[in-house]
Amino acid sequence: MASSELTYRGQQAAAADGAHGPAESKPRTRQQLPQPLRYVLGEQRLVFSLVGMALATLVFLLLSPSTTTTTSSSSSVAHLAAVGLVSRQYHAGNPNFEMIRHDVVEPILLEVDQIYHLACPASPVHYKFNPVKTIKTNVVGTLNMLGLAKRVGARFLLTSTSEVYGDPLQHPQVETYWGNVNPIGVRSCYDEGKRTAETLTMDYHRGANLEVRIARIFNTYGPRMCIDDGRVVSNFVAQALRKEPLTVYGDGKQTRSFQYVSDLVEGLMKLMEGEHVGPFNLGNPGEFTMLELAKVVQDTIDPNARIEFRANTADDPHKRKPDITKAKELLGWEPKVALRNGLPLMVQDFRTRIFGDQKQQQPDGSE
Ligand SMILES: O=C(O)[C@H]1O[C@H](OP(=O)(O)OP(=O)(O)OC[C@H]2O[C@@H](n3ccc(=O)[nH]c3=O)[C@H](O)[C@@H]2O)[C@H](O)[C@@H](O)[C@@H]1O
Repeated sequence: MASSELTYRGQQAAAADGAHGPAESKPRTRQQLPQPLRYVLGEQRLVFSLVGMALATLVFLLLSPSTTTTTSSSSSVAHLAAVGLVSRQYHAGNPNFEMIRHDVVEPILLEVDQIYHLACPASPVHYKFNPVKTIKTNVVGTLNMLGLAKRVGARFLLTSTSEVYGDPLQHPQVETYWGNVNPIGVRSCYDEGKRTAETLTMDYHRGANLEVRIARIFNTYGPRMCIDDGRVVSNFVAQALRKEPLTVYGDGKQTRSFQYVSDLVEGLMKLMEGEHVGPFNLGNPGEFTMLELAKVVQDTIDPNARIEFRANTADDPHKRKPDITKAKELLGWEPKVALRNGLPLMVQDFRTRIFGDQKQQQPDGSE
């Protein structure tokens, strides 16, 4: 790295100390400054994400005259068009925005103050498609991001998942619950990958004194979600709009808790800016069976939409509902958008993209 232009804070100090081990690492000068001062100095946020609605919304809300946001994506040809879309549509010409194409499985060196590490496919269809790549992204990718955070003294936020609870034997799920996960199943690349990512994050926190934050995200939906994402809300909405039957897997009695994307992003930002490591459940405690969700979609889009039952996938969790007491008390966060209010915003956006209506929406759902 001697000739690279990409230098990092603390590099010289570390070299002078001969410091390589966690206990000797002291690269955190800027993080120790009061937050308002860091903003004045022009704090840099780095958002690593496979492109999706959370990225679009997060970047949209993070961008302000005093912040520079660099986004990057786990490289996937299929998603590059979406990267371009996000940047062109909302941030073209914004000097505070820079996009870098990069796969987090490869190391990278950048000068940043905060890292939002969202990079990983989150839809079961997508994460099961190439499971080895998924677990690599979660393990090697997270190691690379933690290594970067350590070198430059950045605060690191891991977006983990409610899937760390597996098929839970405790309901609702509290952060202290250790979960019921199949280590060799088809979902393990994601479940166990994220569990390992949490372990790595805590080991860097304890061993290298890194400032870390962990969010466990529950099923999230909203505008700008990929139409072919494969998760249940986007499937039902696209199917109802196209007059196709709603595909309910299994008996449809399994439950999920659906969170609107702007609630999630607000939670992530509060977590990043707050003083608590977590893990924190970020989800909407409203719990629905898939048949109840289908009814909400019918009520919102088409009361005549048919339901078609399909075989369920292996290891599908029977129920999920976050206990968000900890996030309420320590972050002052709770979701504001109920499913019946959030769904119409998503429907409007899907209608635009499927049928080509001209009305454009911002990633936060406003027009
Ligand atoms: O809830 C979560 O915390 C997690 O949500 C998803 O996992 P999952 O809820 O299983 O994802 P979906 O594909 O939306 O499935 C939800 C339920 O709907 C069912 N489903 C899915 C698709 C469909 O067309 N029809 C249908 O009935 C599934 O069998 C499952 O029971 C994501 O994998 C995770 O990123 C996220 O953390």
